[in-house]
Amino acid sequence: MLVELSGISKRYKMGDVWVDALKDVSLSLAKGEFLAVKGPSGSGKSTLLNILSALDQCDSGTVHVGGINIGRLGEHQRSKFRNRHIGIVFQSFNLIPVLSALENVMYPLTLRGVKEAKPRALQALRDVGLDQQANQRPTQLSGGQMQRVAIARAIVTQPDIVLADEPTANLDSKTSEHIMTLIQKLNKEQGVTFVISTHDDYVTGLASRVITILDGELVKDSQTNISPLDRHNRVDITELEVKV
Ligand SMILES: Nc1ncnc2c1ncn2[C@@H]1O[C@H](COP(=O)(O)OP(=O)(O)OP(=O)(O)O)[C@@H](O)[C@H]1O
Repeated sequence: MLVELSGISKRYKMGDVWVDALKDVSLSLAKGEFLAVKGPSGSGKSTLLNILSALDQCDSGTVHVGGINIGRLGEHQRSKFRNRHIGIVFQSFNLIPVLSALENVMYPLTLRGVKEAKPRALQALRDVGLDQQANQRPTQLSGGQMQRVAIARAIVTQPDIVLADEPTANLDSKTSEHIMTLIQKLNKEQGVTFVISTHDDYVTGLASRVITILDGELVKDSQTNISPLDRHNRVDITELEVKV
């Protein structure tokens, strides 16, 4: 398995109150999946993505990505892990305004000291249909074009997994459809593994698998079509039968 989350819990303190952002979440993800994470606002979607990308650490449980136990990594190793294994697409694009589209896409490769950064970045821009805009700055691009550049930047390092936290939240519905069709194409044709958090039924409709998080708990997984809570109950019943 590419990703193995086992018994993940995370709490945050809000004033005097503790909030359970994730409660005992376990999840396996294979290479090439297109997973949508759905759930109402505040249910724990961003927390899950932040733990997968090692931006945040869980309080209990283990996270393995590509065989690496990321909970064991120190601060420096975690940022190295992100650069090597994870691509991130943000709601608000997060492009560097003083750099051109091409330079933005080259940036993670430059950080890694890759020599052929420019041809690889140009290819990634071609993959998202934006090679004609390579020399333009983010301010000269539309929202949809900026998100395409951000996707090119996320895939250019050929990461194990691309995480996108509500990538279409700041886009109109037509542009959102274009972005999601692009993501689906990259998943199908290049085998890029995506995990996308969303409120949008259009996004969940395109995904190969949908999990639902409610109050920090994984309550539904379309791959098994059984809620993990039901699964627990079934095991209990079988154990009871064996004992009887
Ligand atoms: N850094 C933090 N400090 C305190 N509480 C936090 C922090 N991050 C998240 N939370 C709390 O954890 C819970 C889960 O938040 P999270 O952002 O993961 O939800 P979400 O499903 O991504 O929501 P949205 O769809 O609105 O982005 C919420 O109650 C939130 O207030």
